[in-house]
Amino acid sequence: MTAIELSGVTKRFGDVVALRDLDMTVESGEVYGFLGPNGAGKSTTIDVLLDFVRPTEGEVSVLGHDARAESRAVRERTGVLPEGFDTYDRLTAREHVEFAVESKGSGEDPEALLDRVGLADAVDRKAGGFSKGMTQRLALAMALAGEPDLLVLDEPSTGLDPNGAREMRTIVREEAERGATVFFSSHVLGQVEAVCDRVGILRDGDLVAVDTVEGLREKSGAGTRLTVETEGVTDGAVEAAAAVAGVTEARAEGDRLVVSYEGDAKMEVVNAVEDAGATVTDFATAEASLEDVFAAYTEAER
Ligand SMILES: Nc1ncnc2c1ncn2[C@@H]1O[C@H](COP(=O)(O)OP(=O)(O)OP(=O)(O)O)[C@@H](O)[C@H]1O
Repeated sequence: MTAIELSGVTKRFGDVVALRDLDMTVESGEVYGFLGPNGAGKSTTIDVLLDFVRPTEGEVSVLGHDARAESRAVRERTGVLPEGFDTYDRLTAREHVEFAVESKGSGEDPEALLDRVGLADAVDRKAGGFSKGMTQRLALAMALAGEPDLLVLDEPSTGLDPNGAREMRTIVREEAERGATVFFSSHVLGQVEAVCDRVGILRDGDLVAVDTVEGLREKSGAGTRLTVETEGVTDGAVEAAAAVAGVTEARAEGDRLVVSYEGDAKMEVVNAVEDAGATVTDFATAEASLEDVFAAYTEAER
């Protein structure tokens, strides 16, 4: 079954086109990472799924329901961790989760949910005194109430320390193993690598790529990164490196020349740099980082 399906969804806010004829499918049981730089349209997409925002055009179906006509049915089966979640300062963590459990009619023990997100020691503390990471953990406990079929997590790692981020990933995987679909947004590809079955990259309201992280890495053209140490990078050396076949990007960082390339261009680049008059003192290659892959999809000219 399909958990989420958007077809031809456009959302305009006045002159701003937040989503542009967007088609997207998330299969049931899938962990889908939804990525994009600030302003790409991630939150708008989530708002459309939950019927907080109505699309200007297009169809949206969530868990087999029309997102607009049957939004109540969608929300009953969906756990949401909203971006910038605000606590009720005078209520305790337990009271927050009790509220979520009641609204789902699921009757779980709030303490068990709080234990799961690492807040066992703070069950009866007022949420007003919580740190950012604790607030985020509390929001996750609330989203988990009622064993939802779909978890929508908007930037779930915000404010979490490395342990918290790892625990978040564990919970995401556990939820997927239980059969839930997990849809979460992030602007950092590295955060989604360990947990996502597939990643969709949004840019200016367009889905520019959908694939596994490995597939994205292969297709991005970010390729291999070569760092050439010189005694002084000249403009001519940058141009010469950029002109070598297979090179996708060449730039100077101080005395260092950083070159991204596909295939087997390494020695040709080094030779071209030397021929251009720069003295090469060392060079090294590394596989493209996830940041490079993300940049390749979201920053390259179109
Ligand atoms: N209520 C609104 N009124 C006007 N413009 C809006 C509104 N909501 C979103 N936008 C615009 O739509 C575009 C997409 O915004 P959106 O918040 O969906 O991006 P995002 O990918 O979630 O960004 P971020 O990573 O910064 O949260 C932006 O240009 C934004 O300014």
